[in-house]
Amino acid sequence: MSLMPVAEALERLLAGISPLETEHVPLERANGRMLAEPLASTRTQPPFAASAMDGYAIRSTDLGEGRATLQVIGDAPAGHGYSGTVEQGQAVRIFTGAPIPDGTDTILIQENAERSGDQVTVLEAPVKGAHVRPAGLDFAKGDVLLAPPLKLAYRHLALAAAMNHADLPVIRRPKVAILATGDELVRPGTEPGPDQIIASNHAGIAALVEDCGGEPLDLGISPDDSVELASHVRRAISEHADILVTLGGASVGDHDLVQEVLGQEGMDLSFWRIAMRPGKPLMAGRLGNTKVLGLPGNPVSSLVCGLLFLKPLLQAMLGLEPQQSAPAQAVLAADLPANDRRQDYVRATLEEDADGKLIVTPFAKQDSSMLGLLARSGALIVRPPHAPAQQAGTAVPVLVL
Ligand SMILES: Nc1nc2c(c(=O)[nH]1)N[C@H]1C(S)=C(S)[C@@H](COP(=O)(O)OP(=O)(O)OC[C@H]3O[C@@H](n4cnc5c(N)ncnc54)[C@H](O)[C@@H]3O)O[C@H]1N2
Ligand code: MOO
Repeated sequence: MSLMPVAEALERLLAGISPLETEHVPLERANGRMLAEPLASTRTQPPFAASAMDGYAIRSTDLGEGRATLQVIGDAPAGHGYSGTVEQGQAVRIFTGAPIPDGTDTILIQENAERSGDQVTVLEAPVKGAHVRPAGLDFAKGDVLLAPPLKLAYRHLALAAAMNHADLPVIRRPKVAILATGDELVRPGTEPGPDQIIASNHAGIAALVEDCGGEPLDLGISPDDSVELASHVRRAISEHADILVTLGGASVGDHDLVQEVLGQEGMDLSFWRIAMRPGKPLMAGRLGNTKVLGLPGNPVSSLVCGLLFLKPLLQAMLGLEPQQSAPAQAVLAADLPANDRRQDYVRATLEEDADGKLIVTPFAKQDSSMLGLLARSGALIVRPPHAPAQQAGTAVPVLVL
């Protein structure tokens, strides 16, 4: 049986995938979304020269030798500029954010002033232009300040607001229908029958989809029955899912019906069976406009395949350069035997030694049903096909989880 190399499978999966269409969402719902278009400012900020301090707006030419005393002719709080012109020997009481009155060019902070009635005496002369924010200090109208690829975060949203964009163009979140299969499965929180277990893969894959910027759609659990399975698959299509993820039923057993049913529904198979461990029975195809990714049922296989294949697929649909997380280098703390023909993703703990070096310790057991070990893992050691035996102390590539 020939198995496809991981890199080739990934390349096939991502071929021809382009970013989804643009939609507009209100600023308050744009956190974490991918910006779809360059965003130019609709205004200049600050729109006027503004005071950066509370104090007095003065004319620097009034500051000569010795202490100047000026006449305070008005007030300029933020939002209410002083409308007149300040002449020689005059000053305006001003507050942070207020426009600099005509005729003035400098702010005397109130700590360096002594006020007496409508007179103010300069105790410590400021330099010309002190504490004045010129118009456009932050940005000017027309400046393109945010551009794709960009995942919008709090800093970008504050800037978009300052640019006066109430709605933002973002890439539509890929809708990912997730369908678990298997007579043995029941939902978390329910009581399994004597031969049943709790379906766990769904929860993990849905969270991964959310982390990657997608929108999970729960299609529930289909029993191992062709008719039921087909009706669940049709629901994914009628919901216009961008991706249908099936969980389990991908292998060769008599009850592994997923590929057969998808075929009957018209799926164009791209590949099945990968030279990797865990995750050998991974399958991919296309059903109309919906990409299909068949993840193996074993929980660790499901999640590792999700990380290695579903994540880059979502990234590509969101306009990000799809890249598998770049491996880091870590030092093995235990010997590893020679690898066979499947690329291995070995569950391992990860620590830093006193010198800041990463130390990776593989778990002795690597069964792909053991979610407890995956949850305690800090990394996956990546072992290429036919990697020779490696001894403790050797540097190996790891995917940090
Ligand atoms: N004769 C062979 N048997 C198997 C092969 C093979 O090549 N020849 N491959 C093995 C490998 S590798 C894997 S991985 C599994 C995957 O098989 P399926 O994708 O068909 O998965 P199932 O048989 O449906 O389930 C496997 C295992 O995982 C449990 N499971 C399934 N779905 C869930 C879920 N949503 N949450 C939690 N656990 C789930 C299921 O109960 C089974 O224990 O096949 C091997 N067999
Ligand atoms: O590949 Mo299976 O995923 O080894 O358990």
